[in-house]
Amino acid sequence: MMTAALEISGLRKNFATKVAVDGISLTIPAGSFYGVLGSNGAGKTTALSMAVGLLRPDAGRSLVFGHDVWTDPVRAKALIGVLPDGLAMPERLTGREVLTYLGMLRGIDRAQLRRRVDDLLGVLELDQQEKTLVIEYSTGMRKKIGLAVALLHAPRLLVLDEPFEAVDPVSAATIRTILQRFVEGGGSVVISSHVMALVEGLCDHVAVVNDGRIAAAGPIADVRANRPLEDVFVSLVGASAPRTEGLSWLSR
Ligand SMILES: Nc1ncnc2c1ncn2[C@@H]1O[C@H](COP(=O)(O)OP(=O)(O)OP(=O)(O)O)[C@@H](O)[C@H]1O
Repeated sequence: MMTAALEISGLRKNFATKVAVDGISLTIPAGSFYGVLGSNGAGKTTALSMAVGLLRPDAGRSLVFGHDVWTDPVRAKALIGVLPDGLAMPERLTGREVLTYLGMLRGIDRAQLRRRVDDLLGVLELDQQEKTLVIEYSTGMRKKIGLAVALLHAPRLLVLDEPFEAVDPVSAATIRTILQRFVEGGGSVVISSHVMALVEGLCDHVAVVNDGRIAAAGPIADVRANRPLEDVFVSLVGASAPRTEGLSWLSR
């Protein structure tokens, strides 16, 4: 059997009395494009942060192509590219400087690094503001440079927390194409998103997280069972009718 790109089992995390992740297990098959859905506060970011070794779990483990992110972090982390939520960046560098600096830390050969940086800045259209420091970047530009950082070392698995959030439609189309080509080339991708149409159009697998647990997971066709993904999501998370009656003071 092929080794899974990502295998997480029994992940748990409490923040004081709040149970953020309550025993999440998930297998991301190699070569899959996996979407993770969930309401605000469902536990997606916490679970993904633990899965990639950015946040220490209270319990459970995470294997990247069979390598444990906590006991074998060097090998595991060489295989993953991560776009975390609220990415911390060297703020006083330009995009090119950030990529060059991080590429050198990764030990990428100088000539190869220069080519990759040129390619990434060009494709993501960050080369028009070469002199702009990251601290001056817009939210969408920060997302794009974060994605460039995740791609720089040519990983086998991408784990991207809301990669399309705040990104303009043209850049979103570019990112979609990059990710689709990455999967066609044998890579595996995990994204979290709130946009059902995007997950439905891009992903072949989906997991719905609700209240720190997996409510459903598997090939998207199985989870949908001929229903629109949005209907499945709403029924799984048990959404109630919108509560807007208290806002009568907004009406004229
Ligand atoms: N550092 C923290 N300290 C305390 N509570 C936290 C912390 N990080 C997350 N939480 C709580 O854990 C729960 C899960 O949060 P998480 O950010 O993982 O959700 P999410 O599914 O990614 O939400 P969103 O879709 O809004 O980004 C929430 O109740 C949140 O308030």
